[in-house]
Amino acid sequence: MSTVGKVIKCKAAIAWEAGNPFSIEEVEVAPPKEHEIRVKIVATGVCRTDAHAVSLSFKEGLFPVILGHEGAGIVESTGPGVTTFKPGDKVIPLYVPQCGQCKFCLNPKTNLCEKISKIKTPISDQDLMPDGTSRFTCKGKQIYHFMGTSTFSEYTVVAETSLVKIDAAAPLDKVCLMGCGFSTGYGSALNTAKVEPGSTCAVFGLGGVGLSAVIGCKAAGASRIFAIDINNNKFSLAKQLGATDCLNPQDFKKPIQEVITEMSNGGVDFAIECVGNVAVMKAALECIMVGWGTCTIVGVAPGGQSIPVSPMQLIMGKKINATFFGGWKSVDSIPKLVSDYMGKKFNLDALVTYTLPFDKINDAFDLMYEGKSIRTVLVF
Ligand SMILES: NC(=O)c1ccc[n+]([C@@H]2O[C@H](COP(=O)([O-])OP(=O)(O)OC[C@H]3O[C@@H](n4cnc5c(N)ncnc54)[C@H](O)[C@@H]3O)[C@@H](O)[C@H]2O)c1
Ligand SMILES: [Zn+2]
Ligand SMILES: [Zn+2]
Repeated sequence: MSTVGKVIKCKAAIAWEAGNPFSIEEVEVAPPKEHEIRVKIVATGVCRTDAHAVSLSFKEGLFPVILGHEGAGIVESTGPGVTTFKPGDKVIPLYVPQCGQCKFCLNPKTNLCEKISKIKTPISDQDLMPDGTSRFTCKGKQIYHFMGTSTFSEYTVVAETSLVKIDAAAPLDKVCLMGCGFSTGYGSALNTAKVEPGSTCAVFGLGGVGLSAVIGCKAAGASRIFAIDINNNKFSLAKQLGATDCLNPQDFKKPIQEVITEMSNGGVDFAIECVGNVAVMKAALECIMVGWGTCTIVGVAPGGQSIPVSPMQLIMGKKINATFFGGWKSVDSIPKLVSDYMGKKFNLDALVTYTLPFDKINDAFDLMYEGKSIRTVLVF
């Protein structure tokens, strides 16, 4: 029986409030409106940003909400006016949309898009659908969307500009990581830091994002890659993916930036922070070479915190920049990254340390909090 045009009842993980586990609930997912698409999510990764959204220290989220922004699925139905997608297409929802028409999309210097940059405080454009309403209800309550994607639901509705079609042969339980972690880390090295062949790099934080940055540094031809984490369990995979020196700051009396500066004869060419800790961001800036070193910020720090930057470091030629989704223009780039994966250009599979049924979502978060996983992929 066709579900087109009807409300679908399905399973979703709802965060009713910050600081509590998710509850698996039956939700109603309304049909897509104009220029919207309803997608059956097949697999979704769990990213630290989802944890931030329910963390008491970030305090930015709206509740109740369906989180999730690293998913892959299949188009179930399309709303009026949609011409670029059809039922059955394999797709990845995009939290960085690409409308193709705004001043950001038309400028090659940025991957922002006006569809997210207009923040209607306190509700951003991506907490609800573009018409200001939600497609999700549960127990008679309206549920917020998240980042325009809400992949912690068996069915979700996304705007046409927040979706991209990918190779029909792609394994969705792997390429879902293109929706965030892999693309962000890999692109932070290639597009934002612009790592050069023969260079020395330091990647701080070896989660899904940081290890993808290691893959990116290696792909760019870096000859030495320092990989830094306070969890030694992350080092074997980091080495497998290209790290040459794995360092745990807790093993040294000196601050880690001094250790790296000494080991690299004055500083690294590129440092990439993938933790989300302002003290680590400071260390990343301090361990780069004066004259030309670049420090790239990827981690998201709790609201209200800032990085202490001495202007003299910048005067002496150090550069600092940051990445959003690895700098990729999403619609243009994700299908190409999926093709590169299919062509075995990089080892994305190694990042998926657990694959669990969707109902185990709280276990997936625990594995992340306990530092036991790189990425857990949940499958419906
Ligand atoms: N800029 C973006 O577009 C973007 C996109 C995705 C994720 N993020 C952010 O990137 C960060 C990393 O995400 P993730 O999913 O890989 O997280 P994760 O939790 O899986 O990995 C973080 C790693 O940092 C390590 N770590 C913690 N404290 C450390 C310290 N003091 N020194 C060195 N290492 C330390 C942890 O042991 C862990 O291995 C998060 O802040 C996330 O919100 C940003
Ligand atoms: Zn993410
Ligand atoms: Zn745009």
